[in-house]
Amino acid sequence: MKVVMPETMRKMDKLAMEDFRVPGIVLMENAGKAVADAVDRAYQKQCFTSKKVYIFCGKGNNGGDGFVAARHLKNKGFSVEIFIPEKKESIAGDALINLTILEKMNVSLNYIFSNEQLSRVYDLLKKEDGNFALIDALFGTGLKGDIEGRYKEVINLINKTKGYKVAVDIPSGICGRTGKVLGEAVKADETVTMGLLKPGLLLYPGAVYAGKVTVADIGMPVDLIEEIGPEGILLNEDFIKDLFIPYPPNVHKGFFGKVFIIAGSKGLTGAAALCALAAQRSGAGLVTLGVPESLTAVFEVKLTEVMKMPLPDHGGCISLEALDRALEFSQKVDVVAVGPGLSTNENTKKFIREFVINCKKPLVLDADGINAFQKHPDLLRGKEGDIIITPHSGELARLLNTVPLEIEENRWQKVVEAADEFNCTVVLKGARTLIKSPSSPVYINPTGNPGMATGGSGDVLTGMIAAFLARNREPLKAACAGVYIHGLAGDIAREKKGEFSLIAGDILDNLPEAFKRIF
Ligand SMILES: NC(=O)C1=CN([C@@H]2O[C@H](COP(=O)(O)OP(=O)(O)OC[C@H]3O[C@@H](n4cnc5c(N)ncnc54)[C@H](O)[C@@H]3O)[C@@H](O)[C@H]2O)[C@H](O)CC1
Ligand SMILES: [K+]
Repeated sequence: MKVVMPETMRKMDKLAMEDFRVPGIVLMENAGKAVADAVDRAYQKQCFTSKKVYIFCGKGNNGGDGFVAARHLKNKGFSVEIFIPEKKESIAGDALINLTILEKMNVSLNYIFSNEQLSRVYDLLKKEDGNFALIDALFGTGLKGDIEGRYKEVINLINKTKGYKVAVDIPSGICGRTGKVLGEAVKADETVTMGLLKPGLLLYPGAVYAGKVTVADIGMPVDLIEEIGPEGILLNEDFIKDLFIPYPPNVHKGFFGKVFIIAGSKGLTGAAALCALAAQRSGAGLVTLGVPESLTAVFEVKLTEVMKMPLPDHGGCISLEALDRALEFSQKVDVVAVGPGLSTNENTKKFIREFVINCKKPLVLDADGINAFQKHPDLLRGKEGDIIITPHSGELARLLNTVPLEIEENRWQKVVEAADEFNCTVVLKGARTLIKSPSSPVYINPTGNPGMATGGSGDVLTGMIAAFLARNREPLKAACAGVYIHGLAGDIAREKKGEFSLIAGDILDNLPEAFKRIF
């Protein structure tokens, strides 16, 4: 499903009107009708039972959508009351036409400015004890800068009030680009967004403020929707299914690809084992785990199906002496994954850098495989060939020489920046993992849950992505499939065990179930 920046949606509105001659008021009619239908559906589902609707309208077209919704709701037998924190003179164009219709229909219109008026509104709503719907049509894609002053008071009032809340296009105060709260924002139960999804409805905290999101068809010409190069794509099951080509019944294990995983150190053998088993469970034909020589016995006990390649180590950490053996073996496989549990030992980091620079095969870099480049981002930048990096915000911050908060607050922008800068596929892990390769849109993953924020979860993901890459040789697709199915397995694990106790092994254990659900 396509995801566009608010400014792109505005451009599309303009093109629909200018090039396709769809009158703006027609788009507004469809938008407002979609909101009224959503409110009616909520009433049918008994989200509220009183047939009362309070609508807060701003002075722009978002408010105009609210006016249209009011008319349709009144026609459906709802009692409708409107609050406008503006002077009537500031309302113009299509919004004014729809406001005028409401005047003729004797809909109650209240222009609210003073604190006394505001508190009267609050008292009125409080009396209803939440048994009504409230529509937020204050700001949509036209919001600029922070919400301040009177609007801040109004949004506070809305949030203090109970009631079933429906936001028009985007909750007022949420940045459509980033999902950030701009000063103050409406917490909605659902959002009816116009035409296409916007990033701010999918990224946190915006996703929480938006509640359940539905996309309304506002009559935008299909040619326009097909033509538009979206900034993002929301992953779904159909998209993932398409990434796996069917195979013949007489298939051999070479068809599914060979994966070499370089992982593990003293105290971190679990990371390596999780990664290798995840690759195996994700359909890799052959998995070989390169491990510190001194720990081989541990892995022989831990892992049955996975082959081991002992590599020279110092004190349980793979050392630079392992370079030739590892490089030589890499020639025999399709994909190499480097990172889980390798440690931040200086000598190991040197090994990692030398290996990555000289390896001729597609690579998946995770954890310490990424950390090794913290002070040498130029080496990663200059590396040719297919690379997927799978950082969380801390790892990406180290690589981009910034702080994790900067990444967390600008996840979309930062994944774009990293894919460009390192000319590789970047998987920025976290709530709503984002995936991007240099020339692609940003892919947004809807699966997964907070229970998956647990040690070893990322190691499982790395193994999965490596297995898919060995199979389809397409980094972006492998990364998308890995992230989506990893999240799905985590969601299935949560169904069975709850979020609280979820551990990485549960994600691994539920991979078969996740694959069964998809295929
Ligand atoms: N034909 C169309 O374009 C359609 C648009 N739809 C809906 O319209 C909104 C976008 O409408 P627009 O008038 O451009 O902007 P807003 O209604 O979001 O509000 C802008 C309004 O508010 C003022 N403003 C901006 N920032 C602030 C602020 N921080 N504090 C106070 N005031 C602010 C600004 O000056 C404007 O006057 C879109 O989201 C859809 O809901 C329809 O869907 C149909 C097609
Ligand atoms: K809104």
